[in-house]
Amino acid sequence: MNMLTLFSKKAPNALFISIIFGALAGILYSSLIPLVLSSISPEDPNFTNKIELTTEVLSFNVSNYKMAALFFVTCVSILVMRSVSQIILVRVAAKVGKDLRSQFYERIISSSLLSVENIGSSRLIASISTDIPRIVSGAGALPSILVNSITLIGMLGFLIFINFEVFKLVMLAIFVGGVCFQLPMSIGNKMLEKSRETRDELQRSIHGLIYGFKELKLDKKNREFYFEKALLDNERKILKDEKSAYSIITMMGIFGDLISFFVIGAVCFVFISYHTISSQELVGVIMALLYITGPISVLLDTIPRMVVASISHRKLNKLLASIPVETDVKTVSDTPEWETIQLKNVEYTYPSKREEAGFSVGPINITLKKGDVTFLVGANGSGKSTLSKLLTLHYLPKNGVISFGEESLGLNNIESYRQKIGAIYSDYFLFDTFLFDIDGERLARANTYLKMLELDAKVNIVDGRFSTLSLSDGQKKRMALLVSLMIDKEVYLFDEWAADQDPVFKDIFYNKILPELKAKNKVIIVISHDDRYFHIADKTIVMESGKVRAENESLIKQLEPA
Ligand SMILES: Nc1ncnc2c1ncn2[C@@H]1O[C@H](COP(=O)(O)OP(=O)(O)OP(=O)(O)O)[C@@H](O)[C@H]1O
Repeated sequence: MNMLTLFSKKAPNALFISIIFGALAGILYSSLIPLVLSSISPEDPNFTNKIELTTEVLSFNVSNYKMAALFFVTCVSILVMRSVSQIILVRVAAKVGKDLRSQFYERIISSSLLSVENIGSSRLIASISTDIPRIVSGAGALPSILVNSITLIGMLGFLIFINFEVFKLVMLAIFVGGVCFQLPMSIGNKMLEKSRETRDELQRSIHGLIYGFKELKLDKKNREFYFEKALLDNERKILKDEKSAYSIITMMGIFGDLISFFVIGAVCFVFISYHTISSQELVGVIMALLYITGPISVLLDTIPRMVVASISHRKLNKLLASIPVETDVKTVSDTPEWETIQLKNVEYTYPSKREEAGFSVGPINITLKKGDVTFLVGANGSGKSTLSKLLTLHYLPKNGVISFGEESLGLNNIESYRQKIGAIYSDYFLFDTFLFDIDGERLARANTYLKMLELDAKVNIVDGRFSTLSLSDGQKKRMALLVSLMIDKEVYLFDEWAADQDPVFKDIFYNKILPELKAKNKVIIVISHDDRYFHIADKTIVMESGKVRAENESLIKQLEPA
């Protein structure tokens, strides 16, 4: 039902047309048997005459040509209506797939960094690559379900018409069969749900297999351990659950196929002992029961697909609900001129995980000025990167205020202030293309930086793309620096940018690029362990256990070369 709601929201008109055509096809399907029976009824006194009265059509002798024409038109109509219904729904399903993926991308983009970090890439990728295709595939089964349900209803109607007592027997069989079908099926569904959960785990392990390939390759024991524990264990769990689930589902499918035959047997061998039924009625009943075997079996075959699809749909909805939209204010507005970023009693705590309290920074009181180079220093794990994510507005303070000039930061203006910030994080990502148009002036600037950072022999810029990203780690980081310098921002943050650079590039960074940005009156925040360059800082903030241990302007003086 959820799936139907999803479709009716996305394309109500198309779904309506598909349902109407599917329903008409179902009605026509269920009229085929009564049509045949009424034209060949041997008890009809005119039956022999009808057979004898043949008409030549396309050099074939056709008896009872009116009925034949009606039968033919009905078959062609079924073909047309089923095709229209199915094609419309397949197209809607493809659109629903695209829309679901777009909604997913949109939700990720508009959520906060913390939500994405907490959920993790594996779960997100598993949902995009597993759940959405399953939903689309389940949706493709809807027309079949519709046509076959209506055919089944039509045939049951036909049974009422032939013999009400037989109809009651069939309904009783459907009810008992339904209960016997549903109980094992719900166990099968539970197993499928469990296997879907394990797939998230497996996705994480596959991620490790690919990204930890170098490490795994080096050590046979580690590799075998990982292969056994992380990959095969999860594969085995999935196999166990899916084997049991699909066995139950298949068995139930076969059971469903046979329900009609149980009823046929019951009618032929038992029912006739208690009720009078003419041979013509009996033929009609048996034909109708044989005929509904098809729809019942299609319905039972498509149910597992629908079950898998609705499990995925639930999973997707749950995941989407766990990625809250960060703010509804998506427009970027002009902000008042500002000179300083001020943090007043700013505190931030990561959500606690498994009984373990989250790491906290703060309360922090600092002021960063335009035209100043501020170094953020401190031991590993002291909270420098966490503070940098507060300063670059990825994390919002739990307490305290961040203000740009006179304006305090909130969800209403966070999007506007983020536009002013450029950053290279320690776990930066380098896109293989500029995410903005490259005009002549920008291309000239890019080429100047390529030369300055000694990348011009390796990389060209063609149509806004980099000719290659097969670069060393240091070269990639220099490319990231180039990209960040191409857009004019008011705040720049560099998280350990120089850590793995040759001395010559460290020198360019600290003695050329930072002074250039300073001359352009930018706020410059540099997380660094390069104490040889501390003297270029206007301000040094020393972090320790999430707190500012010292905010030391005189450090510059002490470290300045005599
Ligand atoms: N996404 C996160 N969720 C929960 N805790 C986190 C997260 N990121 C970092 N932490 C915790 O915050 C603490 C500080 O980490 P942070 O990265 O800010 O330190 P750092 O000073 O930048 O260290 P380093 O010099 O090693 O980069 C760590 O103890 C870490 O466990």
